[in-house]
Amino acid sequence: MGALHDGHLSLMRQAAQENSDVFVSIYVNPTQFGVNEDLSSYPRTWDTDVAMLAELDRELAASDSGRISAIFAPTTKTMYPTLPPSSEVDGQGSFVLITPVGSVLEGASRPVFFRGVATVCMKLFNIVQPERAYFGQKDVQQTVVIRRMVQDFHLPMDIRIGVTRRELGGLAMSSRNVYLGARRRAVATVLSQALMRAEEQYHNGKRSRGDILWAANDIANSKMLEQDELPPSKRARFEVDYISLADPDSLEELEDVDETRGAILSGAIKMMPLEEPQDGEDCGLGGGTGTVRLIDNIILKPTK
Ligand SMILES: Nc1ncnc2c1ncn2[C@@H]1O[C@H](COP(=O)(O)OP(=O)(O)OP(=O)(O)O)[C@@H](O)[C@H]1O
Ligand SMILES: CC(C)(CO)[C@@H](O)C(=O)[O-]
Ligand code: BAL
Repeated sequence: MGALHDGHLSLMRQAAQENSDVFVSIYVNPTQFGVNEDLSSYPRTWDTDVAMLAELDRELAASDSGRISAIFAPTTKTMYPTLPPSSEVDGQGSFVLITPVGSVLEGASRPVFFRGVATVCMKLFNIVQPERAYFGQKDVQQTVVIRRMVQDFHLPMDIRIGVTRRELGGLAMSSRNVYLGARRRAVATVLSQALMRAEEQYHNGKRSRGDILWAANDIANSKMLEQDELPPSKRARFEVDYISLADPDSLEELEDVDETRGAILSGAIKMMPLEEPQDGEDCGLGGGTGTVRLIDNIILKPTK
């Protein structure tokens, strides 16, 4: 969806190591945004994106990997040739639905999200017909949904997953981080810290939901209390949407981790609008007025 950052570039480098021709798609897909979501304000940085891709392609040319052969940046009329794209839950159109894995977690908070993602990816795959497509682990549920779609619709391609790239402090890189500003960015690291603390429990031999997730909830609750006690001019409030321990294929919530399957530990938080912005403060794109929803996850690998 453009607004490129190092997370995106790392996927392209991985693709160039494994393929001769890399097609990069840049398309802000309207059908995956709900009617009250941030489609209109989603960062669009075409000129910088193209400059970053040209720079990356120069880097690739100097190595013996593949090259960026094309940027596919379609219009909405190309992607949705007959009916206008609908973001309504009961909207009309030709959609790909992947349930139940697309209905839980992110899908519960964003009811049209995975319908839009699966639909646009099916279109992209049909147009480009790639041998492999690269997705980031940051959007882990998206990888599960796309893999399920490829399997269930017999698409002749492989899905490859690239590791989550992080900023200093652990915050997962995301195009939406530009909305945060310095104050909220510092507090937003709570999500990766909470998940890492829960991961430690797993590495320490804990297998039950309570024994793993309490650690994440504890970090989140402490950070919330800490922020509540600060004056509005200094704090950054947030809400936890979910912290989940789920099966890696079905995404069903787990009471205990099966050591032969492992689990996905994931979370979503909402950084609330900045209170009392100060003169000269870096409030982020949009001046800190909007809520910013962030997601992250850690894979707990099978141990047997
Ligand atoms: N930090 C990251 N590390 C690795 N891959 C990433 C990272 N962030 C995004 N990606 C991947 O890049 C691809 C394009 O993602 P997209 O354009 O939606 O960017 P994004 O940064 O995830 O944006 P958003 O904040 O809107 O979710 C997706 O497969 C996504 O998982
Ligand atoms: C998969 C995707 C390109 C569909 O628009 C988008 O959700 C993304 O970039 O993660
Ligand atoms: N990477 C996911 C795109 C979205 O949140 O809409």
